[in-house]
Amino acid sequence: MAGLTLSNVTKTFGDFDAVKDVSIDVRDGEFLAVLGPSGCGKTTLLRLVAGFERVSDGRILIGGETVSDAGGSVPPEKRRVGIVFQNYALWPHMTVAENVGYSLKVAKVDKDEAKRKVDEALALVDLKGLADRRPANLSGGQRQRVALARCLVAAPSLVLFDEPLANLDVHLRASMEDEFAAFHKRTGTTIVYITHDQSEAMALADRIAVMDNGRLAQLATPRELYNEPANEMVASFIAQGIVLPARVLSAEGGQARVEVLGQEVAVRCRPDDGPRAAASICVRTPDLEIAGEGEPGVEGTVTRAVYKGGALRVDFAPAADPDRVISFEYPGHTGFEEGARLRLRIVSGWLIPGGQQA
Ligand SMILES: Nc1ncnc2c1ncn2[C@@H]1O[C@H](COP(=O)(O)OP(=O)(O)OP(=O)(O)O)[C@@H](O)[C@H]1O
Repeated sequence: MAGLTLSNVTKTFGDFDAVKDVSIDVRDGEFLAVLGPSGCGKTTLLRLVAGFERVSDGRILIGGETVSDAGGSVPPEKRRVGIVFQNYALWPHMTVAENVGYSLKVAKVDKDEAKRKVDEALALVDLKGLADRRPANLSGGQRQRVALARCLVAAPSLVLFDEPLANLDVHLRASMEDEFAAFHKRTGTTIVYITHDQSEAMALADRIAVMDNGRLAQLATPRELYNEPANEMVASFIAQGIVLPARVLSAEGGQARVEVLGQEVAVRCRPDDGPRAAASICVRTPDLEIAGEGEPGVEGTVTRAVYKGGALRVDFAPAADPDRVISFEYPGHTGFEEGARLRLRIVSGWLIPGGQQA
């Protein structure tokens, strides 16, 4: 296995930067998810690593060796990068074993050795009993495992996953997620996993690279992304964080006092963050409480309450700024009528770092 380094990588199409100045170090054996909304540059990044595109600027290294820079590019077949695509791309007329062993046949690997490698790869993805089946007679999850075995048989130095679960139903996704996690644990393969599904990224990855308009918005562990988003994009994108404007009254040692919607609130912050007039905080459902009689809170009106199974999704318009609707989950299934007045208490939150990049 090998690590992967992207150093100030830019990819320009015409005058449009699809990937802009991205630097990421993926450790040997690490599981990195690349996450972001549609069009943020995820696929372009994967194509650059695989060698289907050349960088316009910057450098890509695999296992410490440069495979792409402005001066040249190592072709895809020489990079030892395995790819598992969303649509499996299996050959329908071949059996599972033939699909998995195809690259070995092309490379004229000795028959017995090829068989041994195919068996090994099938065992790794738990498909040993299905070697003679054709893809049409497999479930979606089994096809995805064949695709994984086919990429493993070539002993890749790293494996790229391109939205591999996008075509599967919700239940199968969950069980494939578990399988990918178990596979990574067992093999220690370096994985770069492209997805727009944040729960998938959170469940699987050691670290997540969040992309925004071609740029790296933040590179961090799932917990850090959730608890300490580096900017407003990450704050609102991850778990639908609520971003509210705030004035920082004081900040010291990771704790700040801010004024938000007329309320004074204690929030967490970076140890080096300081007072400033124009700031914003990120709050999530656990940071909110309904204020009791006589308690301070943000006055406002419920504009919508939708039952979501086990919880209500409540939209709340603060009286001080009615256009800034705050949506939160409230456990239970009654208690809020449209038009009801209530006071919302912000009990904690995160001060989004001012003007700093991830
Ligand atoms: N060959 C190309 N020529 C011109 N523009 C391109 C090309 N490939 C990608 N782009 C543009 O670069 C941007 C990033 O595209 P990319 O496919 O990498 O996004 P993505 O994050 O993978 O999106 P999705 O999740 O929808 O697949 C888009 O605006 C896209 O239109």
